[in-house]
Amino acid sequence: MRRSVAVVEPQAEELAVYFYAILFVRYPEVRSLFPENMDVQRDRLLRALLRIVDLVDSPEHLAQFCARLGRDHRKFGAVTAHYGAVGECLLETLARFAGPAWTPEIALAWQRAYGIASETMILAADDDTRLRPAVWNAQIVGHRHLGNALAEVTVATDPAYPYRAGQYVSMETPWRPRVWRHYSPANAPRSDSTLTFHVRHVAGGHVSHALVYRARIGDMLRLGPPEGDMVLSAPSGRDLLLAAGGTGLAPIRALIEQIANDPHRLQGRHVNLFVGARTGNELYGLDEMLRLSQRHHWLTVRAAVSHEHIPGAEGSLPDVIAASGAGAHTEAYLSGPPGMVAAARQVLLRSGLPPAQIHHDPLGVPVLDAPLDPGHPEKEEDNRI
Ligand SMILES: NC(=O)C1=CN([C@@H]2O[C@H](COP(=O)(O)OP(=O)(O)OC[C@H]3O[C@@H](n4cnc5c(N)ncnc54)[C@H](O)[C@@H]3O)[C@@H](O)[C@H]2O)C=CC1
Repeated sequence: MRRSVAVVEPQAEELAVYFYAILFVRYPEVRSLFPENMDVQRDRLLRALLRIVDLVDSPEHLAQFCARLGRDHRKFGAVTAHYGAVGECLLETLARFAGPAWTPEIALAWQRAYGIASETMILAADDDTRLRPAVWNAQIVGHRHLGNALAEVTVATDPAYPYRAGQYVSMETPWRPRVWRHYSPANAPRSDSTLTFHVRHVAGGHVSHALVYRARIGDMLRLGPPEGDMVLSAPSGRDLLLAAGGTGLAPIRALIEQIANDPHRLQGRHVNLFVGARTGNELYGLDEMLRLSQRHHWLTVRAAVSHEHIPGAEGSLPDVIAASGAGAHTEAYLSGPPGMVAAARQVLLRSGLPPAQIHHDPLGVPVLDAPLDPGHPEKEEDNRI
């Protein structure tokens, strides 16, 4: 399998175009499961295949990856019959692009691997059906512009949306059907089934543009199940370091709200919050956090502004964290642009923090890049309802 992937990898783009073309011609009913614009989708096909090939000698991890993929596909409307159609078109595409490298042994190995992967996805999706809905309908009940292309969007879900502070959510809007984006709720779970998101319009981002400038109270969104492990761990005696870059403040704010609702769970530990932005103007949410720190002695807040001279708050978030001298006796939670999270992670590793004490969401496409946990292959079940 690795040999054949090495042959087809340089032709990834043509391979994906061919695969989706024959899939949609032979099984036109499958087309409506995919977004109108297939560019991003095509890129993901080979990445998923590469991950499967990477894990093929590690059945436990392969099963974990495929189970997650299967559960994730429920919200797209994937059903058992689709897996056979995809398998047929995939193997035919691989054979075509591998050329003479496609031997009967390789064909058999792929057939087996696809069989195991699809069976695992189908079973995981079936199990999940018994536990929770594929999607939650969410009506916008609040919409507020915060300046700097940022909006606070509050939705009410039916049924109530079960999640833990620090997790993230995939969201589909009526303006870009079948295009899903991830956002982290900015609040700890509430009793009234509402969730609040902070959305910044990113250049060229159609979904974020619609959510910031087009969304109105009453509009309906759809949410996929909660994901992510950036939740508060059991008290360990270690102080907490929370770092938030830009709208990365959302899940960090949710964690702080959870602690403020029940400060006893801190058991005397301190919370050091770092809030970063490019300019002072963009430091949204800082005032609220400073007010909280005046009320709660367990919270210290520091700002880091990277592109403007502000005395006492100057510097990139990773540099300010480095200068703060966080020791190995810290539990860190990082949220923000992937470059910032990666740089802050390096700073903390260099200062002696073990990787297990650094928490953040996957830096790429969550379902493809989520870390696999060797010790707890079923850990994600903790997040189920
Ligand atoms: N759970 C999570 O991890 C969440 C992540 N995000 C992500 O956070 C980002 C927020 O975007 P904006 O508000 O526009 O933030 P931004 O682009 O204004 O950046 C915020 C902060 O990160 C720093 N930064 C950016 N790139 C960096 C790099 N390569 N190295 C070191 N520092 C860097 C900036 O200096 C600034 O302090 C988005 O990429 C969004 O996807 C948002 C919400 C939750």
